[in-house]
Amino acid sequence: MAQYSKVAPTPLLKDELDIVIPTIRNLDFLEMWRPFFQQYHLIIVQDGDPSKVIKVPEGFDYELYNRNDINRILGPKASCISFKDSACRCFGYMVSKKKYIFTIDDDCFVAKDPSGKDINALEQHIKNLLSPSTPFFFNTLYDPYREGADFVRGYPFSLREGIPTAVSHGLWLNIPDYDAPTQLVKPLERNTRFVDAVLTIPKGTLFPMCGMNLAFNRELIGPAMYFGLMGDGQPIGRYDDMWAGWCMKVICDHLGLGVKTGLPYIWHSKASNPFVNLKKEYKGIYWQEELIPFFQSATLPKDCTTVQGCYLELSKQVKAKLGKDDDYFIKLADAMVTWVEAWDELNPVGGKAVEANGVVAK
Ligand SMILES: O=c1ccn([C@@H]2O[C@H](COP(=O)(O)OP(=O)(O)O[C@H]3O[C@@H](CO)[C@H](O)[C@H]3O)[C@@H](O)[C@H]2O)c(=O)[nH]1
Ligand SMILES: [Mn+2]
Repeated sequence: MAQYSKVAPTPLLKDELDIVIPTIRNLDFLEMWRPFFQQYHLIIVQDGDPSKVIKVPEGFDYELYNRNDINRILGPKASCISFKDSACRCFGYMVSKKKYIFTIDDDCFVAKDPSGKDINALEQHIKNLLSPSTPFFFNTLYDPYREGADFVRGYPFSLREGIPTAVSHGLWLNIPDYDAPTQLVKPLERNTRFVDAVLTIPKGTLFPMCGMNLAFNRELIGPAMYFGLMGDGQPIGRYDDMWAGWCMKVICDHLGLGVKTGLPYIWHSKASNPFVNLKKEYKGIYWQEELIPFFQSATLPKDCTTVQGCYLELSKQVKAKLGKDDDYFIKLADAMVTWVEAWDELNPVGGKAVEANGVVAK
């Protein structure tokens, strides 16, 4: 009689991936994700009042950082980490020691596919990240590396190897990630459309990156995943992930790294207040008409061969070209430099660990 192993398979990248969650509330939402997340390490970035106690369900392996921790670990460089905005999540990317990151909001739950099966969003992101991207030539049958698909006739064989995938951008059923004006005009609209596809975003094309269901290869693109200066004391909010996505895509195009969007879906449960969102977003809605042409025309010199080098060059261009539009971009450009300095301090190339108390090992 064949013996079948009763031991559950080890989850993919179990010890190579951290799950980063920005939060201002108790993390009961993890109960629904337990089957998919329990074997992974969580990095919880607690925003807002550090004296508030965030309850984490039993059985999860996690580290939690509040504002006091961020200030203690980064010192004056903590000024680059946003306060009272989900942008704080990027601190989790910086302190992680893993190769991969998956970040998810605490109002995102397990969605079901059309067959009614629970979607393991983390597993799909990992598949997306572990298979190549094809940004140089569009494959009309979508992801050619997927089971049951391939490159179609006329696709150059010289391009079929693809390039490494740096970012996997997932989508959302139920509450779509609309901006405030759209939310106000269509308050009852829900996304019920499950599109069974993963696409590589073509080279030279920007996109609106949403941070609520996102994964990336930290070793390939981590230093570019800065979520900017948002929230408390800043003139703008809810453009953290957009800023990061524009900077990241310019750098990925320059360095030959791929970005995918599509599966997996999560179930986004909470519509935030459109009026509050409008107050946070309105400058971004106006500025993005300038910002997007800036990023579309941004070029990086050939001698920018590292993510940090590209990012510092981009910060110079932000200061020079956008600084004249508003002083905020001068502050943001400086914060981009601080972010890279802090990243390199916590992630020295020599690979020396950063002690749990944040002190860089000698
Ligand atoms: O001050 C804050 C507010 C919230 N958070 C945490 O961030 C995420 C997202 O918060 P929420 O789901 O309330 O907001 P949404 O409008 O749905 O978020 C969308 O806009 C983007 C904001 O940049 C976000 O990525 C999208 O999902 C939750 O985990 C909150 O707990 C916070 O840390 N600080
Ligand atoms: Mn939300």
